[in-house]
Amino acid sequence: MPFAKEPALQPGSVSRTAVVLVNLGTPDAPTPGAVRRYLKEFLSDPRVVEIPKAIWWFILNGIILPFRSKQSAQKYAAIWTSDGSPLKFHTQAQAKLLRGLLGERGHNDVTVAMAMRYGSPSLPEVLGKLKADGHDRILILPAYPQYSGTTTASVSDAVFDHYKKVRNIPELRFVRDYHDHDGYVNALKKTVLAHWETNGRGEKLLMSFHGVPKRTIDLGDTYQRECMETARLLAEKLRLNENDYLVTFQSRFGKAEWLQPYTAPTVAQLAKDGVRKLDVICPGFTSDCLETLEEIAMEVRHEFKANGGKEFNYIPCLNSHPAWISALTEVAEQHMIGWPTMSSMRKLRR
Ligand SMILES: C=CC1=C(C)c2cc3[nH]c(cc4nc(cc5[nH]c(cc1n2)c(C)c5CCC(=O)O)C(CCC(=O)O)=C4C)c(C)c3C=C
Ligand SMILES: [Fe+2]
Ligand SMILES: [Fe+2]
Repeated sequence: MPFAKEPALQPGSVSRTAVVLVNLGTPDAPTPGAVRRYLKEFLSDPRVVEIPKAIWWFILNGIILPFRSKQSAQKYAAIWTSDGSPLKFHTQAQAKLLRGLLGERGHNDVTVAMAMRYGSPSLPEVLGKLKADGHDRILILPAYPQYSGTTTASVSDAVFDHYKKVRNIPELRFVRDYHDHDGYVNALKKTVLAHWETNGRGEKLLMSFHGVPKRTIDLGDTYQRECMETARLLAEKLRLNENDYLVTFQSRFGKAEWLQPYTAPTVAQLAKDGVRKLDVICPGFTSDCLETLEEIAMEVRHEFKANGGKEFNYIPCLNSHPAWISALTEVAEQHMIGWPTMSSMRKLRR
């Protein structure tokens, strides 16, 4: 395997630390072509779809990409803004605010970058640039509070695949999950309370997490357990009793069984059972995106109303909420312990 020649160390060059906030990724445009490129990269990841490669190649290229790219592009068009894809601009804003707050808290010598697992800016592009700029300590911070092999481990794959080609790798740390981090759950609580303050309280609070195939959980993925724990902690902070809230799973893909109960049929049933005002939060998504703005706030809302529901209140994701930026900062700080993050701690590179 070819390993690139390392750049010569400049006299007096210092050790530099970077945090890379990594989110899933999104198409470059809400068009069938751009969505197809994005879906091809995403759905070709064996962490995401665990079907034998040769069989999946035919299904993906012969059926899924030709049909889904067009269908999904229309959905993306419905949520696209003048700043582009919500997932991307929220993650960009979070990275910038995280840099600011780390600086305010004294960690003024930390670079914060944003990268996407699929699409752009890609992890190889971002990690390559950080290395060229002299960073030799890297903290990878996935934007997923709950661990799953399908998301978190896929970020780890991409990071290590990149460094497989690098001669001098940096010191690396990786945040696995923060599903029970007090700052994160507290930030969720604040968004719910603020929402209730403005809109009044619904009859129930539905917490909808992205689903994964049931088989993934049967094979030992800790995702479901972490989602249930986040939900329990949030309910506890909000002083909800068992009848006040429900946990469901959305975004089912394909025909196999995914984690249940599914969000859309549950919401339809609630409306049929007489619930008229429903609050919905998606605690596992740290940025609003297609799955929250289109699937929940449009499709599932429609389902609720079509079945007799009156008021469907979608509670936005954490996005740039100050309590969330503060929680992200704490998570980063906790994982950088012992690293020279302040200019007063600057060291010459080894
Ligand atoms: C095919 C299987 C999929 C698995 C497994 C999966 C897991 C998973 N995904 C997220 C977060 C997001 N997914 C998003 C979009 C999205 N997800 C899938 C499929 C799987 N996800 C597809 C095909 C798509 C694309 C849209 C579509 O065509 O339906 C997004 C939004 C991206 C955006 O651009 O806004 C997020 C975020 C998690 C957290 C997760 C497992 C825990
Ligand atoms: Fe997904
Ligand atoms: Fe979806």
